[in-house]
Amino acid sequence: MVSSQACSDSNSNNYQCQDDDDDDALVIVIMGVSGSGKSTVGSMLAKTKGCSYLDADDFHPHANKEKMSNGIPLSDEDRIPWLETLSDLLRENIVNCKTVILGCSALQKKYREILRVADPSYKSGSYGGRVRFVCLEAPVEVIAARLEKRAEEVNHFMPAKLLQSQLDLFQIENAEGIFMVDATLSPQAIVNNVRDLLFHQSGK
Ligand SMILES: Nc1ncnc2c1ncn2[C@@H]1O[C@H](COP(=O)(O)OP(=O)(O)OP(=O)(O)O)[C@@H](O)[C@H]1O
Ligand SMILES: O=C(O)[C@H](O)[C@@H](O)[C@H](O)[C@H](O)CO
Repeated sequence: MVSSQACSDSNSNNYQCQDDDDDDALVIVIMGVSGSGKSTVGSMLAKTKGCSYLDADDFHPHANKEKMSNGIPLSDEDRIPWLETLSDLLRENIVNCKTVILGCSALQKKYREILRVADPSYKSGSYGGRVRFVCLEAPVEVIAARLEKRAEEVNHFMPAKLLQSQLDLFQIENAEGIFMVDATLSPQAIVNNVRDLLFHQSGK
């Protein structure tokens, strides 16, 4: 359950994002297909901003990870409870005035909607709320090469062969106001771009 502590609670010294105003807690979701660089960029961005990084992969039930490691794409039935858990967690951060970065595939609008409702004041269809999305975009060849290389270097449950299923599912609408970022750049350049897009524009 989520507490309803007000953001203006002067007794709270739990703010994790040192350069945030307490009224400005944001959730930045770094999204994209497997291998686009969500964990790499998300964790670096969180360090730069001095706030927490959550990796959606850490919240998958064992059964989901086992399915993916066996080369079977997740279904809606697998994803929805997982996204709802993430949404509860994001809401907890928002009501406690904590800015947080989440790395999560969020491949479809209906999945992103579950994350957006973490913002207690979100109204369906209004996309300027506290939950913002940054999509890491790169050509399929670049991502496939990264996944192959990762598989050689580390033991990751997500096999490169599931990339096509992720691309098949991936769907974005202009009206959603998602920030599209060139994910072929170096991780540091991507972090700088995201920071400029999301934080400097709003004077933070
Ligand atoms: N900008 C980049 N340039 C070059 N290599 C990168 C870049 N970003 C990530 N990588 C590398 O690509 C691989 C995939 O990156 P990462 O694990 O961050 O992606 P991901 O989107 O979190 O993947 P998944 O969804 O499967 O967990 C890693 O080996 C990482 O080191
Ligand atoms: O929605 C999904 O299919 C999952 O989130 C996957 O994207 C994996 O969790 C991730 O890519 C593996 O690291």
